[in-house]
Amino acid sequence: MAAIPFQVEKYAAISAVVRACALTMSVFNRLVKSETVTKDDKSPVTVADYSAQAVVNTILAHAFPNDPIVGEEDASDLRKPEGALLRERIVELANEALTGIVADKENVNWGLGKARSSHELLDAIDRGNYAGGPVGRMWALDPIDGTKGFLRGEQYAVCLALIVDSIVQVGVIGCPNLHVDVSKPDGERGTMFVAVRGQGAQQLSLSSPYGDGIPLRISSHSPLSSIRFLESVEAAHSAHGFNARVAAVLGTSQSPNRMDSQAKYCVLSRGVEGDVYLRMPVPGMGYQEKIWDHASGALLIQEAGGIVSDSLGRPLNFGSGRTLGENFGVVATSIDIHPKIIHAIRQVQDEEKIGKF
Ligand SMILES: Nc1ncnc2c1ncn2[C@@H]1O[C@H](COP(=O)(O)O)[C@@H](OP(=O)(O)O)[C@H]1O
Ligand SMILES: [Mg+2]
Ligand SMILES: [Mg+2]
Ligand SMILES: [Mg+2]
Repeated sequence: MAAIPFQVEKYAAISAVVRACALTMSVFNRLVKSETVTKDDKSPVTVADYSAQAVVNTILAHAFPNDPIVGEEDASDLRKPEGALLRERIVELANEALTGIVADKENVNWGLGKARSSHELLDAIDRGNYAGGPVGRMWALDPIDGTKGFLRGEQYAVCLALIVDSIVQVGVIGCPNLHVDVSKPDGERGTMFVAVRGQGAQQLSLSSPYGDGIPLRISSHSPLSSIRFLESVEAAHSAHGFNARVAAVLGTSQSPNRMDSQAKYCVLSRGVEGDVYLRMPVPGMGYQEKIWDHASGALLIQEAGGIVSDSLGRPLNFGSGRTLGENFGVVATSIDIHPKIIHAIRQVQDEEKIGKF
């Protein structure tokens, strides 16, 4: 029997994401102020982000020693003398996750069960320093996407994707705070989303992350007057005003569904909680989107029957380095709505140019 493509990668990614999610959940309840620091770009990073990256990269390095990793965090601040306290805490947390007992897929060995030295764990974090590029295999990792949501006790996601020759082949997203049942927003939390190119997309739960799961299907048709936008909570991360103008052009009366992280892609793929994820750059920021903020989510949407492009309708290019430097904005939605969104974006841009806003 022919082997199923990317099955080992899928199980390794699930195993890594499940462990990282458990780590972040246990840290949240114990996090103290000194365990969060501000990076040079003024964004927050916590002991949970660092230790989750150490855990995922340790598992990937064992399973696929030749695969490079594009990970968000790096250990340079932790190697400084003033990083000693954070470093100790990260070593403790990462080792708890690497040696703790979590049900894995049978008959696999991800090199777990033994504690690592501080040196090994900092090196594991720095395995994420790969520059990316168009050719070959690489993993894209966001150990905590939506760190601001994590700190608020709201949505965040652990996101891991395998990219081969610029194309995302496997995408796994763990959302510890996302409800499992769309009809019960206050019900059980802890969801897992898994997509493999050509094999579909499934939702599973963090407590039972293997098996068939629930097949995901993006909402296929909503009248334009009732479509609902998904957007960032943070106004500095995506232009809320622009989205409102696109919504007005389309004539929708629904207020946007704001949430942090790639949980937006996840709820979009479930087809009920939103119809379009639109992320336009905030003018003047000069920010370039990072591949780890979109790789897993983009595959999830494609495998759920949707489409992901930039605001000009061009495919996202995951092979141009650590950023989506060749793209402008991100639009994820169903295939039937997509052309209408791109058209409405152009109309709003044209109106902006002639000074209507
Ligand atoms: N000026 C900016 N414009 C767009 N995205 C930004 C940004 N500054 C930071 N981000 C990214 O926005 C991500 C969170 O997205 P969202 O607002 O949808 O939750 C952050 O991920 P991290 O939280 O992993 O750092 C970060 O990579
Ligand atoms: Mg960050
Ligand atoms: Mg992120
Ligand atoms: Mg992050």
